[in-house]
Amino acid sequence: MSRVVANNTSSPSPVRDSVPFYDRREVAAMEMLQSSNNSPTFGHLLKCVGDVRKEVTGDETPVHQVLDMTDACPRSLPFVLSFSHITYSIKVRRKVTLQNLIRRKPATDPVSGETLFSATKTILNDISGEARDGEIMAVMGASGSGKSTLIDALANRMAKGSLKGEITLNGEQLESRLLKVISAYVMQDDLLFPMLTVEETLMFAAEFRLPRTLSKSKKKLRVQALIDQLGLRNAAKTVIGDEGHRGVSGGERRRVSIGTDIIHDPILLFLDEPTSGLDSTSAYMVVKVLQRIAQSGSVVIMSIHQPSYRILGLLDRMIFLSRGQTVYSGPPSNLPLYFSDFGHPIPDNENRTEFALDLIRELEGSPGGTKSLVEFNKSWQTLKRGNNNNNSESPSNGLLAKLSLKEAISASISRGKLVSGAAATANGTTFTNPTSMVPTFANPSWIEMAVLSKRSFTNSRRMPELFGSA
Ligand SMILES: Nc1ncnc2c1ncn2[C@@H]1O[C@H](COP(=O)(O)OP(=O)(O)OP(=O)(O)O)[C@@H](O)[C@H]1O
Repeated sequence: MSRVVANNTSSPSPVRDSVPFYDRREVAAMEMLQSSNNSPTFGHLLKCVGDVRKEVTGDETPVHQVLDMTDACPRSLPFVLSFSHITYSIKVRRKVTLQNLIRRKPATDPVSGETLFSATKTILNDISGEARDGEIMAVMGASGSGKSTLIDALANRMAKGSLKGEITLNGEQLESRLLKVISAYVMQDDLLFPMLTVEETLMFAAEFRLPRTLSKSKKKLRVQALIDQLGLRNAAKTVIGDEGHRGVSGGERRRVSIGTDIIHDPILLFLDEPTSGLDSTSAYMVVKVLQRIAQSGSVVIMSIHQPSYRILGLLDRMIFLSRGQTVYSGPPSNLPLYFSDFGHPIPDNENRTEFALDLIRELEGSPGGTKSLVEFNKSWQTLKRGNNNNNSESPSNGLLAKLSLKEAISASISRGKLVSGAAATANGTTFTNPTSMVPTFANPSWIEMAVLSKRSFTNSRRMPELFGSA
C-alpha cells in the first residue's frame, strides 16, 4: 500500500510534501475524466494510485509518494455523508401534580405526554443535511439546542433504540464497525500527558494507533507531516504542560489533542466544540487546521457556539438548531438572503451568526416560538432543491454514482487514508469488505499496554515532585 499525495510544488518542505492536500482542482480532473467519455472504472482509479512504486526499504509498509497532478486521475474520491429525518427522543420522568392527576393533560411541545409518570422529550426533531469531503460543516445554535446530540448521532455514539432516521455515506448505510474505523471523534478535552512534548505525544499516538507493520520511520514521517498540518512546528519540542508546568498554549494544546485523534487520517472527523475556551486567534487557527484536514480528503463536522467573522469564512455549510429543530441549513453566504426573505434582513456590518443567534433567541422567547422560522426553512430548502435539480449534475456526483462505498473506501485506503491497520494492496478490482481490511484495533492488546506503560513512565520520570525530590 502506498500513500499517495498531490504534488504541491508550492511547498518546499519535504515533510510538508508528504501531507495530502487535495484541493478543488480535483473537480477539474473529474471533468477531464468524464469528458473523455471513458468512465473511470475502479481498476482505472486504482491504477492511478496503485502503480506508485514502493520505497526500497524491503518492507511492505505504506510509503509516502507524490502523485503527479498531470495524471488524468482525480486527486481524491468524493465522500458525501447524508443524514435525513434524524430524530432523537428520550424518556423523562414527569412531575406528578394533583392537577395532572385530575386533568391527565399531556404537556405541550417539545415534551409531549406519554404516561402519567413519564414523558418523551424530543431532543432532535427531523434533522436532515449533507456533509462533503473537502468541506467543514458547522452545527450551531444556543446552549441546549442539540448540537452535541446531533454530532453524537452522526458519529454513532448513541444508543440506537431511540434514534430514528437514516445516515448514509455515498448513499450506502454505514455499518457501525466500519464507521468506527473510518472516523474519529474529538472531544472537547482529551487527556494529554503534561510532561511529554508535542512530538512525543503524537509519536505515542502513532505507536498506539498505527499498525505494527508500519515501520518506525514511517510512523515518524506521519508524525512530522501531522505536526506541519497542525501548524505545530515551532511547538514540536515543547512539553504539553499543566498548572504546575509551563507548556504549550491552549490553542496549541487543542491542536495536539486533535492530532492524537486523527493520526490515522480518518475519512470522517467529528468534533464537539473544538474552539471552546479559546481566544479568537487560537480558535481561528484550530478551524484553519480543520480546513486543511478537510481539504486532505476528509469530511469534517463540528459544533461551534459563536464563530468569529474570520472563522465564518472557513465554514462551507452550517446547520442552525433551535430546540432540536433546524432553523437554517446552508452556506454562510446564503444567510443574508435567507433572513432578508424571512423579513429580518441582517444589517450591514453586523456579524451574521450573531444576528441569527440573537433572532433565534428572540423567537424562542416569543409565544409562537421558532415555528415560523422552522417552517420557513423547510420551504426555503424545497425551493433550493428545486433549483438544484434544474442545474446539471456536478462532476463529483457523477463519479460518486460510479463507485460503491466499498470501492471508494478501498481506493482511499490505497491512497494512505486510514493508515491504522489498513493493509489493502491496490492491484486489483476485487476487494473484500473494507472492514476486513481495517481491523478495529491496529495492534494487539499487549502492544497497546506496552505503549501506554512507556508513555506513563516517561511522563512520571519527568515529574520529580512525584518522587518527593522537588
Ligand atoms: N440524557 C439526557 N436526559 C435529559 N436531557 C438531555 C439528555 N441529553 C441531552 N439532554 C438535553 O437535550 C438538550 C440538547 O443537549 P445538547 O448537549 O445536545 O445541547 P448543546 O446544543 O450541545 O448544548 P451546549 O452548547 O450547552 O453544549 C439539552 O436541553 C439537554 O439538557
